[in-house]
Amino acid sequence: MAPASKESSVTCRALDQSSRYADLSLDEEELIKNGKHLLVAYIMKPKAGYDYLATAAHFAAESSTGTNVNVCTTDDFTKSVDALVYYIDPDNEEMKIAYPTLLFDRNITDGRAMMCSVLTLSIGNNQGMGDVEYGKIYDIYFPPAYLRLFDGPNCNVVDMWRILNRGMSNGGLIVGTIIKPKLGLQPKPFGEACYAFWQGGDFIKNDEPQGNQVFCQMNECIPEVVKAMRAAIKETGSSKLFSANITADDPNEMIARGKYVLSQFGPLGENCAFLVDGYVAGGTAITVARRNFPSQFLHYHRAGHGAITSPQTQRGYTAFVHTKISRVIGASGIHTGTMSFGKMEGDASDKNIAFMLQDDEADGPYYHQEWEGMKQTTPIISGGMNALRLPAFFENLGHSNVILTAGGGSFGHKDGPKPGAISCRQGEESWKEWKAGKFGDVSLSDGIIEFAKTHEELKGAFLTFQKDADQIYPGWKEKLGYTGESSVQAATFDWAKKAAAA
Ligand SMILES: O=C(COP(=O)(O)O)[C@H](O)[C@H](O)COP(=O)(O)O
Ligand SMILES: [Mg+2]
Repeated sequence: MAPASKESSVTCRALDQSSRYADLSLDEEELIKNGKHLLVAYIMKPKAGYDYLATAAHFAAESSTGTNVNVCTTDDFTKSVDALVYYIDPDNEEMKIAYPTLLFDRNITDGRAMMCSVLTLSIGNNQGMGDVEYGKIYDIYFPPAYLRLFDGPNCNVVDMWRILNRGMSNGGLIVGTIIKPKLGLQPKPFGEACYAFWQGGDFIKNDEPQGNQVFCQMNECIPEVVKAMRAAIKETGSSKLFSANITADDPNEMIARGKYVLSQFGPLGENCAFLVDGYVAGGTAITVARRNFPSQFLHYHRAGHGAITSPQTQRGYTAFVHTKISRVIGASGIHTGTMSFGKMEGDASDKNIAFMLQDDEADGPYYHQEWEGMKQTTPIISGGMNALRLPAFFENLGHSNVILTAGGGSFGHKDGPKPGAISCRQGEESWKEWKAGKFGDVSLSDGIIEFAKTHEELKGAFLTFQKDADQIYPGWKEKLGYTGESSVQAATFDWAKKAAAA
């Protein structure tokens, strides 16, 4: 029967499969105790006129062993791996489905699990069904026996701290940047920009689209990066890190890029992470890097994720789910946004994303997840960040054990990327000193201003990012004794040539 084209009193009927694909008597605690089901919580709304439970059951059927009609080939075993709706709350559009982990595909090479199979079922055909207005995953629970079949991270920020001689815990902020402009630098200026930032910073990444453009080919650019890294390590006495983009459609190309980059870094191999644009290239690209280069920090850039994770989208999955999945498949670090403190969409409560990525157990919106020792995936904080935005960010999160990649926040600093980098490090130092009560009983913003009075680079950030300063640090001009014009220019690029020539 054709679905009702408009609100109608008659309830439309797809095949009602709720007797098979729904069992609201199932107890979630029991399901978790038995450990044989992946649990998925959705916000789901049926199309107008469709019964909630019947639609949910159809959703579960299409997401496991069924379709929109009964088929003659179903047998008793088939029914034993049906996905089952075990909870609905139509008023809140909430639906929970228990997927037997037996449903999901396994590698023929090593018997391990694969995330693409979880996604094909839990967020596959069900994203376009005629009786479903929308369905979006808000949380996902992996039982221990299934979780351990995934790769998980092999390295993370702890490995960066070790290279930077900061110990194994609470090593603090990795001060990083992105070589800007996003595209358009040729190899030599690219190397010079790296050299200049590394005078004050720890970590540089390719921007997500940088790789092997004709005007900046990898085999001309990476040698410049290595030259800059060697010089910066020698001159500063500190180790330096780089994240090279190896994203490609073809896994063989990715492997070729990774091998080439490592051949150029030579004994500095441990100082080079691999960047993979994991949303646009997909989870397979992440696994290509994770399994072919397990010793390299696996940097997951999420460009494009907003198409489905944005609160504006009622399909797909949330940013929370997207980042949780990244830990399961082995990302060492993933961009987690700036929790409302930067330029991209986000909310202060997104700190729960960081807890889910870094702690050994954490609560999501619907499920508690035990990670059973799976290594952390380190939050990478980026997107419009600069020194001024960092103290409130750390205060919200409660620590600074994250990786910062501030592009504009470094190369936009009025005095250039070295002071830009140092100002970001001072953004952490000033927060820690305020936290320790060094400035007395003052507000966070007054404490940071107090610190800036004696630290030129942080003061330079106030003078550079004045709109942020006005918003976050009321009265900063008077308190810093600044009476100058309302905006200052970013440094011009010749500082790099001077620095490189020195
Ligand atoms: O290049 C940048 C940031 O540049 P800038 O520091 O100049 O804003 C990253 O691609 C964005 O952070 C992506 O956003 P997210 O990190 O939220 O995924
Ligand atoms: Mg970018």
